[in-house]
Amino acid sequence: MDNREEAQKPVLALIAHDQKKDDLVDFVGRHISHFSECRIFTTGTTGSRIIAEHKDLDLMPLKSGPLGGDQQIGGMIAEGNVDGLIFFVDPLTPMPHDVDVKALMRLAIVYDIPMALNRSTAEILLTNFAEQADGELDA
Ligand SMILES: O=C(CO)COP(=O)(O)O
Repeated sequence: MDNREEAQKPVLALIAHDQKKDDLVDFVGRHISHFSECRIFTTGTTGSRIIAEHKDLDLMPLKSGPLGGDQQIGGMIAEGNVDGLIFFVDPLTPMPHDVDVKALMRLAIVYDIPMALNRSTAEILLTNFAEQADGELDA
């Protein structure tokens, strides 16, 4: 794949809180053919968990969420460098970096980035991305 094709791959940000990491790793595995066509950015621990199971993905882990990873992804969204955000949120556990999580979600809303916060919405987001990619191939 040359640099131009690489640059045209959709960019997805993937994040999961600790209680949801197994679920996200499973989700990625079930949709591996689609995720293989994407450039993926993650928060630190989420990325380590995914790459341990799916070594061939084009995946770049950033800092861990509580240490600024959510903010880094928010910055990428503000720069126009993210096409979609899948964030498996744990709504039952208090987070020390809750303000960072809220700021990230706010930026996804401000910049109108497709944002899935649970698995069923992530399925819809991914289906939509796949249909768009097929449409581009057909055009
Ligand atoms: O806390 C997180 C998102 O708010 C996730 O961060 P990690 O992927 O580093 O665990």
